[in-house]
Amino acid sequence: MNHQSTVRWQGVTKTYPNKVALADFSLELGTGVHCLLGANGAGKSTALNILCGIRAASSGKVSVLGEQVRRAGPQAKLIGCVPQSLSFPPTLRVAEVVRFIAVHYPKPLDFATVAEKLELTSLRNTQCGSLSGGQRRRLGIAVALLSNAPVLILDEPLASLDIDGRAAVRQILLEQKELSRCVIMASHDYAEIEATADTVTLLKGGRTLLSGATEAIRDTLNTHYLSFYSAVELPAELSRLGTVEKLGEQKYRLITSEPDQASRLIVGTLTEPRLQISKASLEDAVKVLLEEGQE
Ligand SMILES: Nc1ncnc2c1ncn2[C@@H]1O[C@H](COP(=O)(O)OP(=O)(O)OP(=O)(O)O)[C@@H](O)[C@H]1O
Repeated sequence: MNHQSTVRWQGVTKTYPNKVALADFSLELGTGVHCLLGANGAGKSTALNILCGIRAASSGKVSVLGEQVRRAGPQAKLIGCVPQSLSFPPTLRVAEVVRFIAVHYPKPLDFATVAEKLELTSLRNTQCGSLSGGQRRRLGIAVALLSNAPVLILDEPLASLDIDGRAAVRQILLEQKELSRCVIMASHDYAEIEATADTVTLLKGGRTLLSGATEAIRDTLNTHYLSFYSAVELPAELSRLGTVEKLGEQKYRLITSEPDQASRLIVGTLTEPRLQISKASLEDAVKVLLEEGQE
């Protein structure tokens, strides 16, 4: 990516006594919505926490709009952040939390604007200790949004949210994109990622496996669904080309990253397979990639 990157990790490593959480991680992101993907423990929160200045890197550099990130450093005013675990003081009221956080930013939005987007208006006098998990998550997102900062970091923004909450977050992500903000999220919600993320970066064991535009990543992975019929037992070779699922009486689906080879096998060995081919979802494509890596 070019010099216009908003956020940059350069060779960042984070080690704990018995664990390398992030290994020589480099990534540059500009405006748009970006998603870090990966299994539990892959290093997503570690990368985001270092960017937020919540954790210090063991080595490497991180910058936001050219400003070097330091733990609890001045770059914090450039970032609105929703951490994965939300712990607001239980006796503080929602409006008090909002006021407390707003003073740390140069141009915060007012509470009414963000509360309306996240249906928090009626909760302004509620103590944080009595909020539900979903309401706490909404408050976390409201607080990040209120910063009106050029960079927004959302760690699992959809966790515990109901249908309306998810729709509200999707709308917010699209609005932030319109405002040319740089939004970085970690998520396991592939439907939401496909709907909103311009780029995805897949982590495994603290390292980057893949990174690029969401659609390009799907193309690179080349994972497809092959739906077909068979009245006889399937050739054993088919299961070596991917995962076979039985969808019904004589109906099957193969998820494969070798669609050409698998198509030839199906058409060449089965009678009237009525083969249909479609592109796999990002979730299945990533699943196949991670499974292949384990072989
Ligand atoms: N404070 C800590 N002390 C020791 N190890 C830690 C600490 N924080 C994280 N780790 C380890 O670092 C690795 C990366 O953790 P991280 O939280 O970044 O993963 P993640 O990709 O965000 O996972 P999840 O999807 O579960 O949130 C994990 O193996 C985790 O156990």
